[in-house]
Amino acid sequence: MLLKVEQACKSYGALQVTRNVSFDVAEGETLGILGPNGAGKTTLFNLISGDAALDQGAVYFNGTDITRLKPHQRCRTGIGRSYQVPHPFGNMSVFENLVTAACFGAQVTEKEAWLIAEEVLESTDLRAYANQPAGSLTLLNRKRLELARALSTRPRLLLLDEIAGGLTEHEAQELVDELKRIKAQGTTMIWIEHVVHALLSIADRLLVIDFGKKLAEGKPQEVMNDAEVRRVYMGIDA
Ligand SMILES: Nc1ncnc2c1ncn2[C@@H]1O[C@H](COP(=O)(O)OP(=O)(O)OP(=O)(O)O)[C@@H](O)[C@H]1O
Repeated sequence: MLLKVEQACKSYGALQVTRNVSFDVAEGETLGILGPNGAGKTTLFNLISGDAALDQGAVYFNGTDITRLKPHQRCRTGIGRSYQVPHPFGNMSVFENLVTAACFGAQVTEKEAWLIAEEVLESTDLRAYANQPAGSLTLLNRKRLELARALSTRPRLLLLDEIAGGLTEHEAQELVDELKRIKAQGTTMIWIEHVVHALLSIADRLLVIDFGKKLAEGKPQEVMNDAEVRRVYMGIDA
């Protein structure tokens, strides 16, 4: 297994946001995460990327216990992530954002970082915007840049947090096509997404979180047909 989350627990004050959540992700797999607003999905990402510390439990990446590593150390072991609200360096150009991500995340020389940035500009369709300030991009391009910054760190595991939210149907489809290409290159992905049909078009497996607990996990169609998932997530009584 590339990623192993074991009995993860996290509270903020009296609020138990993550309750004994365990799951694995195999190399090359795409895991989709679903759940109502506030269920604790982003918190789960924070526990994997190191943006938040676990109260109890452990996270293993490629067989190594990374529970106590800082976010930049986890990034350098191969965990890249995007954030629900994109926060690029707004005054820097798109290209400079990618070079920075490659230098610090992939720990390569500046020359190599330029090559990575060039390659990622191409694969994410951002070439035309390379010299624009990141802060001036449209929503779709900001989402693309969020993905591009994560890709520039050369991740083995890519964590995507609601990257299709707010996009038009056509834009979401473009993003899915892009993710399919990334998947085909062998990158392992975990994608939190409310745009269910986009998620279903690429996920190998689904995990549903409700009130910080694992509600269901398994093959996408089986999970979507689960009576409890339909009741909690879609408000449909079986
Ligand atoms: N740093 C924090 N301090 C206090 N409470 C927090 C913190 N981070 C998250 N929470 C709370 O934890 C709960 C879960 O939040 P989280 O962002 O993980 O949910 P989510 O499933 O990603 O939601 P959404 O689908 O709306 O993005 C929410 O009630 C949130 O207010």
